[in-house]
Formats: sequence, C-alpha cells, structure tokens
Amino acid sequence: MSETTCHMSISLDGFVAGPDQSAEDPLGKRGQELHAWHLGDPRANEADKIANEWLMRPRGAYVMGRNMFGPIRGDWDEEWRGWWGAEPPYHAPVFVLTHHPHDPIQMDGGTTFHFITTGFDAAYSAASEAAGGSGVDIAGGALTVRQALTAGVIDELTLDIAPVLLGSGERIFDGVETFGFEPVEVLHSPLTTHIRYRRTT
Ligand SMILES: Nc1c(N[C@@H]2O[C@H](COP(=O)(O)O)[C@@H](O)[C@H]2O)[nH]c(=O)[nH]c1=O
Repeated sequence: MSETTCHMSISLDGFVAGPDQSAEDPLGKRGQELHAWHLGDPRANEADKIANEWLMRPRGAYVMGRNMFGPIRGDWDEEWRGWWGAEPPYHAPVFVLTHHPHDPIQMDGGTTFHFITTGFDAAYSAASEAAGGSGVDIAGGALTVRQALTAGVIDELTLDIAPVLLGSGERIFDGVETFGFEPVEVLHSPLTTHIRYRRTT
C-alpha cells in the first residue's frame, strides 16, 4: 500500500534538534544525544535494531527541508551535496524545500536531490508522483514535519523518545492542534522508547 511515513527522534521535552545547528553541529547542541540508539552506543539492544529497520526501509521518495540537507543558509554560495557522502541512504528522489532555486543533484545509488521553491504541498505532490505507489517519507527537519502534520498527510509516525531533556531547540508540534494518531507498537531500550503510531483521523 502506498503510504506516507515519518520517523523522528525526539527529546522527552519535545525537541528534534538542539539549538545552534551548524556545519560542525548538524543536529544542534546536544542533538546527537537523541540518536544514540542508532549511532553505535553499546547500550543499544534488539529494540533499537528493529526500529532501525523501520527507519531504513526503502521508500519511493522523500521530502526534507533545506536545513536538513545542509548548513548553508541564504544563497547557495558553495558547493554542497548533502551530509551523507557520495551515496546517501535514500536511494530514491528527495525533494528539498528551499527558497533558493538549485539544479537537481544526482548522487550515487539512486538518490537525486530536487529543489522545490513552491512550498510543502508542491514538494509533497511531486514526491507522491515520483514514488509511484512505493510511499513517501517525510525525512525532516522540524519545520517540514510540522507542515506535514498540519496537512494531515502522515499515515504512520514513529517517534524515538530519548530520556533526554534538551531545554531548547527545534520542535515539531508547535501550532499542530490535534495529534490524530494512536500507538500500534512500542519497543524500548535504555536509550529510547520507540512508538509507532497510525493515523486515526
Ligand atoms: N521554500 C520553502 C520552505 N523552505 C524552508 O525554509 C527554511 C529556510 O530555507 P531557505 O530560505 O531555503 O534557506 C528551511 O527550513 C527550508 O526547508 N518552507 C516552506 O514551508 N515553504 C517553502 O516554500
């Protein structure tokens, strides 16, 4: 079935990235603590392995915000091809929301970054068409996920809730008035609680 997914690691106080994101600190201050469960922490267990399979399952196309694609703000004044090296883990078209036009960037392994300047709805509909029934994933970051939640397009939302308080940073639920999901699967490790939610409304 073609459906739209979104999988985010989040702090207990609701932040998906810390403050002051930069080239040196892509997830913001202490943001990396949210991702210990899949970034080699020895306390990771079988639950984290299963959740990582959810995260890495192949999808037909992706939507992401420009701040997730890279640290450049304003004009594209330097060569940048994403955080992920020559072969990004997407292996599908990725539609990047930005206010600054850019030619598509084709990477190894089937990933092409397309830059969309006409808003979330346009990016999502281009991704749906490109996915051709294989499903769209909303890859992040916070602003893009918030727009997807507000638009009501996410069928399956997975949150990895880390027992971490960040205090400040980027939130996904600000301005989203109704949650509209119910939990269908919960797994946990010492590093996080993985909750898979399905849309109810
Ligand atoms: N272009 C666009 C969005 N772009 C978003 O605005 C932020 C600043 O990007 P930029 O100005 O490219 O540096 C970043 O989060 C990017 O994803 N957002 C939207 O809702 N609608 C749009 O049409």
